[in-house]
Amino acid sequence: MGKTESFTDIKVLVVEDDDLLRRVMYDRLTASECEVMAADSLHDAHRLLASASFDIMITDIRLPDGSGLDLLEEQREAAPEMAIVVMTAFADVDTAVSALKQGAFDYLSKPFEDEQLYKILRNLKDKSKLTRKVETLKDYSLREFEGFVQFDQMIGTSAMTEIFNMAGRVAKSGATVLILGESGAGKGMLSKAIHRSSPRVKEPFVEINCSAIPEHLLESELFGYESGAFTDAKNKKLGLFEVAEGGTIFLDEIGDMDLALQAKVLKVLEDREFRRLGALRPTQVDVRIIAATNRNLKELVKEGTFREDLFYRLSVVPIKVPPLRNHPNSIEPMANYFLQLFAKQMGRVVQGFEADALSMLRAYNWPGNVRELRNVIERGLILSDGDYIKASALNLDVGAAPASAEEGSNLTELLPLAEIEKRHIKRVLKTLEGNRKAAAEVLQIHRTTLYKKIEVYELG
Ligand SMILES: Nc1ncnc2c1ncn2[C@@H]1O[C@H](COP(=O)(O)OP(=O)(O)OP(=O)(O)O)[C@@H](O)[C@H]1O
Repeated sequence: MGKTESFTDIKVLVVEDDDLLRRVMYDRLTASECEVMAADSLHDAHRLLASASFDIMITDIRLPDGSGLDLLEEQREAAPEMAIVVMTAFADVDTAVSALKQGAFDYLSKPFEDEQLYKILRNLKDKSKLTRKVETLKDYSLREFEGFVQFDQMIGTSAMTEIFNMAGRVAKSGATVLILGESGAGKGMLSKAIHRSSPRVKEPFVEINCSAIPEHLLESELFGYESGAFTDAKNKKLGLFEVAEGGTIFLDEIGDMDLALQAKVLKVLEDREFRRLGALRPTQVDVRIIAATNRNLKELVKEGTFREDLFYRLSVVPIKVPPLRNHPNSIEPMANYFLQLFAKQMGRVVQGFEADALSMLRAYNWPGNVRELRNVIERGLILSDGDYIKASALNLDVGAAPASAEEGSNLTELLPLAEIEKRHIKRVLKTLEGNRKAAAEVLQIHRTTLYKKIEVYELG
């Protein structure tokens, strides 16, 4: 007898009518810390199967009241997650093969050594580790397909695997998440995916862009007010924190929130309560907060425009979504993915991109990230009618020639500074398909400055 191996907690059912073999197996398996039950007939096996569940059943073929193969067939249906091993007489290869065909996990030909039994249990342990892994992947709604990972509706190449895994793991917990990344990189999509993979999935997901709403309105949007709280407040208004009760609130661009409101958000995080405007008593809430920003919060803390305590509260789980230019290997597969997605939606059949179109996609800097890539591909498809998308249909400004040929401007033309600024803003907006937020980022000016310039230059 070799060394006893330990297989703690594996539940085994042994079905064997030979008393000696049944005893020996029972003893060996018990010594290996398995939880063992033993039956000497089909009838007995059925009784035990009805009263408990097993990880593995090891059954003889020839039993006094029937065949182990029938038991195999029936239990493959009744308990598909239970592994079934059949014991055959020495050299009965045909029966062993037909058992495997019927879905047996393995077979043992009698007489067998302990090592053969241990090997099967080892394989079973590895398999259950694998299934557990698949289940957790399923849990996180993380899927792998054709070289992609998919998390909810987001796709990514290997560069995103770690981010998706982290998001999946954190989804299950109630932890606050801070998503960092440039505009269009997928922060909003990721926050929704986290919500949808979380136990709060059936509860509301509420999002608000903290920079898009004037500060004085943001407070009442988030926290609501009592009737009479101020002149216009005729009726009580529920804040988004209450609307999101039980679910998730996504605070986009939290870096742009003013300090007084930051203090209120901190209170929700710390005490799970807030006060409506004009309310005497606080309101309790159970809401998960996911915040996002494309700004450097640490810098804002240093500048004194972002609360340090809130920063630390929010950064329990920071997830950084990289800009597309930092994972250029994703450009081509993502472009192909979007191409096929839109082609399907439009009922078209396309093969792919022409070689220079691909080089153009690779060479471009993607300031608007995945959002821009998606838009460019959609437009490219609309503008092409052949099997392959041409470079001209992509209309990308690769190489960023500062004064482009459009509008007749060129570098030798002596233009007023304001005119150059106007044309440049126009070009950036056009490239980013009017996305002002992304344009402000590319131009490295504040969004309100951009709005003013759009107005002054009449570009709106
Ligand atoms: N990984 C991805 N898979 C599929 N589509 C994506 C992915 N990332 C971004 N997108 C596309 O880009 C769009 C913009 O993404 P999202 O709104 O999440 O970006 P964001 O980082 O929140 O940008 P913003 O800060 O401007 O709101 C999405 O609607 C989606 O179409």
